[in-house]
Amino acid sequence: MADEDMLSWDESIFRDEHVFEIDYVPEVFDHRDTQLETLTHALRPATRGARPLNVLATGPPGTGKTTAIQKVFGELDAQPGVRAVRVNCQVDSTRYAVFSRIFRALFDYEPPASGISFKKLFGQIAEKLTEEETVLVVALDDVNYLFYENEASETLYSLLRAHEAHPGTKIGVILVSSDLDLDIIEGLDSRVQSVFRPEEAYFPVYDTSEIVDILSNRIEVGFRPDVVPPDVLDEVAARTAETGDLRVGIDLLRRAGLNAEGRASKTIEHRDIEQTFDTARHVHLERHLEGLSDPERILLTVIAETDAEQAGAVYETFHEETDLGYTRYTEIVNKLDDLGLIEAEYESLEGRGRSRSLRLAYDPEAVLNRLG
Ligand SMILES: Nc1ncnc2c1ncn2[C@@H]1O[C@H](COP(=O)(O)OP(=O)(O)OP(=O)(O)O)[C@@H](O)[C@H]1O
Repeated sequence: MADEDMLSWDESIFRDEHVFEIDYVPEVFDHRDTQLETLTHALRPATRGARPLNVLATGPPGTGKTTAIQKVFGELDAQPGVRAVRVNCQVDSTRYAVFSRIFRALFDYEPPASGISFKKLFGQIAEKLTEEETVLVVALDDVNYLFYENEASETLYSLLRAHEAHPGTKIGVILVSSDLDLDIIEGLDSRVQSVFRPEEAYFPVYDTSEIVDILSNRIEVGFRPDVVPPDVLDEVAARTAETGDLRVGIDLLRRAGLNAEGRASKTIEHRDIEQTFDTARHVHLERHLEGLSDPERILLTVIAETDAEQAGAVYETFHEETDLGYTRYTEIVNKLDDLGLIEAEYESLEGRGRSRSLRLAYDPEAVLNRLG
């Protein structure tokens, strides 16, 4: 390589590496006009002091649902008489946790730690809203986690019927789910279904030309000029389109960039993509693993380490390591299955009734490395 093609120690190919990080909210947000319109149309009444319409936003992972909420909420929260709060249900996966999060957003301090009842917590929130004549809009992002924990109906019931227990409160709810196998409405109790008739916003996967467009923009703010040649961008876009998850493309660009920098190269080449794709395509796996509790991680580890034929031994080992019983074990199996981390299928064992075979949905090594 000629010297002028080499990076010196104090040079970087990045202009702003932060734009490739998970929590970055992009300035430019194209190709989501219809979805943004549905959201603003539904939420507009809040700016007039009226209860907004509820919305159900669905679509596969990495299709811009969270970003759309962040964009709309940024504007809405700045309006007088409106508070817009996004709750990440992967982190806050019970009704109590969701309301604690709302409390924190409204009061700017933590709810009393010493076990205040849900009723009290809710009462304080409602009182503040009515006293200040504020309309509250809550987005339950990744609401599928509330379903996995059996907390969805209770949480929604409290939010949607708040005005019955606390007259004068006006609350709108946006549910966001990326689990397309989960029928949100069907999964709710009938007493919740009867009050939840949401507007719907669907987020389809981006096609390759949209991906090129969105990634070009990220490249422009994130890298110095000419770091990503057009044919390399095309390859990144094609690989992203294969997974359907824009996050993979963004992560791939960052990793390939670091890889190129490691070679002191001023440009990203095909080999950088080749060498980092395997890690980048697992961003989704990584995200799921981050949200797991200790017993869930232990069970997943046991499954990853056990041959499929010895499925019977899985519970034994799990029980030895956690001291948890069969009911909790079954709940965790169901959750890991819902998350797409394992495939749990019934199979009949001759003479011994039915048993469940548990298979990892990913390469065991990829899972074990990340569970560390
Ligand atoms: N239209 C877009 N323009 C620019 N960046 C986008 C666009 N859509 C998505 N992104 C980026 O892609 C990544 C994933 O988007 P986001 O988190 O909004 O997806 P999601 O549908 O909420 O995913 P999940 O269902 O997995 O939570 C983010 O880094 C986001 O900045």
